[in-house]
Amino acid sequence: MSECTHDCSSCGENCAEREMKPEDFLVKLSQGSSVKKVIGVVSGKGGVGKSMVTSLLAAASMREGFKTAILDGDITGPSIPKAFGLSINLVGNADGLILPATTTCGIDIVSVNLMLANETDPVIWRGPVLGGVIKQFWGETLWHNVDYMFIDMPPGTGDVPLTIFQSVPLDGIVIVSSPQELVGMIVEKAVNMARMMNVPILGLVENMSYVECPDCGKQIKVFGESHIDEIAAEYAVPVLAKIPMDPTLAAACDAGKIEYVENNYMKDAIEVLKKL
Ligand SMILES: Nc1ncnc2c1ncn2[C@@H]1O[C@H](COP(=O)(O)OP(=O)(O)OP(=O)(O)O)[C@@H](O)[C@H]1O
Repeated sequence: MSECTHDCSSCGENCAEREMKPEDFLVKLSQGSSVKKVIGVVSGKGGVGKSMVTSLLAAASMREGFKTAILDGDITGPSIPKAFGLSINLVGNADGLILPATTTCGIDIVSVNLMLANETDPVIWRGPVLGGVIKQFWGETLWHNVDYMFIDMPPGTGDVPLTIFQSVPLDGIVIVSSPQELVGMIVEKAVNMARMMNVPILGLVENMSYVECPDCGKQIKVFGESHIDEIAAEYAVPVLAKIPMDPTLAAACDAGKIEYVENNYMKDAIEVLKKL
């Protein structure tokens, strides 16, 4: 290792890590695990429906006959178990590996919310602990023959998303946004982060694009005109879906039945995933 050139007493950098190549950060899967493709679902900020999109992608993948899993990486705001009606505690096997919880339709899920005594307990851990949990979820879980794993990433470009980008061999990311957000530079940050980390961007999903009038079917643009097509063209990435504000989705999430909602919202996204 070459010598550092700065005053280490006032520096937060880890000199050993500076010498490492990107592949040195990757965490290996546990023995007996197999995950063919890993897709991160990211958003520039919270509340745009990233967990909803993760759930819809997973449900669509499962319906296509693929063995599907979700790693809930949104450790401090996990909402995946509730959407799938899971509340049981995760257990380990004799080798100390975490066994994912499985939904009634067969999607394997790990989430901090399946480890807390009460699902309303707050997770008040510091960055390195959060990063450690992500690495365990990836490398110390028995992932059995998974075709597609979707990772619900924490919003933004902070410590935990960075840990996921570095530790997990992502095959691509899907960026979720809302019409309002797309006019800002928040999507640009997510795009730039993925590019800096050399992870392919599979496409953009605009959530809460419009509301469909239940009487005449007209699309009402509650948040104004969409700019997603322009932004997708600017970054040369496809638009995978424009999802309306759909009360049946919100109700299904609240009832823990999101995997049962019949919809075609992720049709194009699944075709992109099949080509990975
Ligand atoms: N298209 C939609 N139609 C109806 N309700 C939606 C839609 N998308 C999301 N919601 C609802 O909006 C709320 C926020 O969505 P979600 O939890 O997916 O956002 P998020 O981006 O993952 O948030 P955070 O980053 O804070 O975890 C949830 O109650 C969800 O059920």
